[in-house]
Amino acid sequence: MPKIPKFKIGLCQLSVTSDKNINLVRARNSIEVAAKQGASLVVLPEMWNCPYSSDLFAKYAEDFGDNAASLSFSMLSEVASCQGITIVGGSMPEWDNGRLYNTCCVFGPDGKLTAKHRKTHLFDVDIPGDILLKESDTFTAGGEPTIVDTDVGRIGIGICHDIRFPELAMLYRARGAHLICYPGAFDMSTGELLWELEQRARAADNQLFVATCAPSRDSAGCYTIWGHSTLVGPFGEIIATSGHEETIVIADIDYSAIEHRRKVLPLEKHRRGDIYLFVDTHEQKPWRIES
Ligand SMILES: NC(=O)CC(=O)C(=O)O
Repeated sequence: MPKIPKFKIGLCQLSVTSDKNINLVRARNSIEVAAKQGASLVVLPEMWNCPYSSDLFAKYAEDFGDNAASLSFSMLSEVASCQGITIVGGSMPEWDNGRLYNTCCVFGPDGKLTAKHRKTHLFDVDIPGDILLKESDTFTAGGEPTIVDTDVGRIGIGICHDIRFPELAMLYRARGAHLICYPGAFDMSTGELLWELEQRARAADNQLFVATCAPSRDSAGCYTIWGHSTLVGPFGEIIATSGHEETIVIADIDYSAIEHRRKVLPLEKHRRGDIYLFVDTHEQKPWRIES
């Protein structure tokens, strides 16, 4: 169990503009308000400092290796230490050695960087009449899962499309995560159909907490975001959620619920590892319908 089994989480659903400085000011204010309302963990959205647009990611990207030059990185580090809180810093476009990543930085209450997750599953989709996006044209995918011990428990990190891969969440559960944080930016149609479903499924299957944080909706923007930042408990229950407007969700997390749920519904004991065949998708046989 972590040092603080019970605490408040703040999900800052931010309105993102094309002016990076405004985004930084808004994020800082929102984090401070969340901290004043008692949050010891604050989560930001995917791409909170940059509009969600493939042609803008490179322009807004910062090199976190040179912290002094990275305004967004320095702001998060400073506000974490001023407020004495843990921050899961949503995601920002990151330059590293000529490559662009979609990256989440985690800061401890001393302002030090404790983990860095690079989006591992890039969102390459072509849904006719809806959305055409190929993140892999712009970003390089991260190569590893990220799990970090913080003052508020062991946290696994995923970014948006990463939520669709149960294997990642299972790995975090197996490594003892209490909470998985997914900064995200689902669009309107995937959001309506899948945003809540994916969160509740990851939480219920793994009997842990799941927190998501999205930007607020800007219907005039190039990519219209669903919003609805949410905290889900280890039974798949929604503890707190929001609409699509700019807001802060403050909610209580009590990790003893994890133990309780796992005791009354001991999925680990019921698992039939002897009959599951974990097949690498590259080895899958073509689908065949038996007649
Ligand atoms: N940003 C994303 O990865 C978007 C996504 O997954 C979606 O469904 O929309």
